[in-house]
Amino acid sequence: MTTADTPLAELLTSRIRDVQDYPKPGVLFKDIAPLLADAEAFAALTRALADRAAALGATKVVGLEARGFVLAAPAAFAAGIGFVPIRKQGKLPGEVFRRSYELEYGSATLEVQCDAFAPGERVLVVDDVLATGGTIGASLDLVKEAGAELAGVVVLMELGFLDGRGRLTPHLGGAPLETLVTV
Ligand SMILES: O=P(O)(O)OC[C@H]1O[C@H](OP(=O)(O)OP(=O)(O)O)[C@H](O)[C@@H]1O
Ligand SMILES: Nc1ncnc2[nH]cnc12
Repeated sequence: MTTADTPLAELLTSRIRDVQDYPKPGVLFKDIAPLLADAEAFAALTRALADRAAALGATKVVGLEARGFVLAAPAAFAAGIGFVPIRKQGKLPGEVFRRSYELEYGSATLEVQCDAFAPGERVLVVDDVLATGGTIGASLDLVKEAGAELAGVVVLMELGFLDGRGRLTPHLGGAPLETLVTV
């Protein structure tokens, strides 16, 4: 079942494509390429993310490589604040904080630059999919380690049956987790 109880959720849901058995047998992959290719849907998503950044008083939007970058960077621009990347291992120069984690179809390591945030910064973390919660959980730990305050997390799509939300609770420290579409 998909929750599409608002015009925005309905629009976004209609532009996400299901791909069975990708990248591994048994995984139902949620492909956001059609949404990104649709100017109306992409603009509506960007506005929704930027509105949340403003409402939460964020001073930076953090995007998670790779699909999270595509959503977070325009949202930061639209909100008039800066963007910070959390990247897969070995892509960022200088001193980094590092966390390894499991995701729905593998494992990975994420990094953030140690000097990514000035003192007192409030961060909105943005990604496309919340599946097991491994990626966002590791990212929230990195944000905290780098000294920023978590204003909130917004995810385009939550795969509710994997209970990533439950796994994220200890990483959120009371900050809100919002998802625009739940599957
Ligand atoms: O909740 P989880 O189980 O951690 O899964 C969610 C993550 O999986 C995907 O990233 P992935 O690293 O596969 O690919 P990408 O580089 O295409 O964003 C997706 O973009 C999320 O970041
Ligand atoms: N089922 C899925 N579809 C798209 N991205 C994902 N990331 C983790 N699980 C995913």
